[in-house]
Amino acid sequence: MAEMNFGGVLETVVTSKEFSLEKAREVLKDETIAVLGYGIQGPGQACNLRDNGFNVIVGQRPGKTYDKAVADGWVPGKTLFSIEEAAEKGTIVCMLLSDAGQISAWPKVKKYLTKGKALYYSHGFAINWSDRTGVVPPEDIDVIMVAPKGSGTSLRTMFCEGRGLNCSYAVYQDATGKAEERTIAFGIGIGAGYMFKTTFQREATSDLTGERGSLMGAIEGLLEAQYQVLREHGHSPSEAFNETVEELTQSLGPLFGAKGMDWMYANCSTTAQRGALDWAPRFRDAIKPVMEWLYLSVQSGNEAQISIDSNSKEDYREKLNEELRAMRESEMWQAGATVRKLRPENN
Ligand SMILES: NC(=O)c1ccc[n+]([C@@H]2O[C@H](COP(=O)([O-])OP(=O)(O)OC[C@H]3O[C@@H](n4cnc5c(N)ncnc54)[C@H](O)[C@@H]3O)[C@@H](O)[C@H]2O)c1
Ligand SMILES: CC(C)(O)[C@@H](O)C(=O)O
Ligand SMILES: [Mg+2]
Ligand SMILES: [Mg+2]
Repeated sequence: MAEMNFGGVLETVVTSKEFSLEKAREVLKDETIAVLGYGIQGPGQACNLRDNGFNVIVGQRPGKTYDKAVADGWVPGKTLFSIEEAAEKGTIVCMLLSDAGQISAWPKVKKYLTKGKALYYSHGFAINWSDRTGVVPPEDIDVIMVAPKGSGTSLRTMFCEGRGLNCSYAVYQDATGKAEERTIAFGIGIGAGYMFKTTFQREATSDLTGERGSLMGAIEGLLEAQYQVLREHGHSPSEAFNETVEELTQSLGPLFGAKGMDWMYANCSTTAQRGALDWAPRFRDAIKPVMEWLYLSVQSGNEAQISIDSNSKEDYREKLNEELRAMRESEMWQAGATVRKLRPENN
């Protein structure tokens, strides 16, 4: 573990320099890792672990994602089982079902969590909101977490490209005295770029804030607002889309991703720099009260409850697909589809 300076604050991080893949393999050599759920994180983590030489099995209910597991090379009866069978066989039982699915599957899984096993999460949700999820683990097992800070799809593609997605990690319960070692070894196994330490409470709260905020909800809201204003003032869809989304994802986002915001500014005109420096605080001040509202709604458990209630409905998937379809078919994202086709690399 290394102490690193993050903008003046010292934090503990783990990289494969301090904790090598060989060491991770040694720590987990007698473990059977049972990945329950094969949605988004399940495939990323299970395939990376398998490619890194760990002993992995998958537990998935029948259906489309079970078929995807077969297509990915998991063999029914050998490395692919029902959720209950996998939970029974696993010594590290990984809850990678959807957060709502974890609630309904909990009674089935709990009975196989015998002394010394580890219950693994990629989110603080189930434990942090245990009053709402009903998840209270037995005291004689480890309860651990590695939470990739990005999509499971990125976890896999970055691994295949020889890169690593950063993750947070936490130990909620250490029954064996080896919980932290198991956690870090697991994180190295799934291909974490580096890991920073958190708690289940802090991960659950920051994660729900981030995805509702700047990572997904706020960015979509911001982009829609600017696109609408440009369109209402007579700009064409291609101009509005390019000036709102395409330039952000293709030109300026990669610049501030690579070397920070000031670097992106430094590579734009003085006209752009002056205006952006003036307008950034106005946007910050306008948005901050909504961010505060969001944080409190997450912290109170309100957002978790909304997610549990809506995700538990029978027609949840259909309704969600309908909302995503409406987004895809909106003028802005249809304009985007045409713009993407025009990228020279797509021609
Ligand atoms: N999606 C991501 O990239 C991402 C990123 C970081 C952390 N996480 C966390 O990882 C965990 C898994 O998330 P995900 O997005 O991969 O899940 P998901 O929504 O894709 O669902 C995973 C699997 O759960 C199964 N499932 C759902 N409900 C079930 C039920 N009632 N009974 C049995 N199986 C059921 C589905 O068949 C699916 O294969 C969650 O805790 C999530 O918060 C996800
Ligand atoms: C990929 C995200 C948004 O970071 C994750 O938190 C999720 O829930 O899918
Ligand atoms: Mg999340
Ligand atoms: Mg997240």
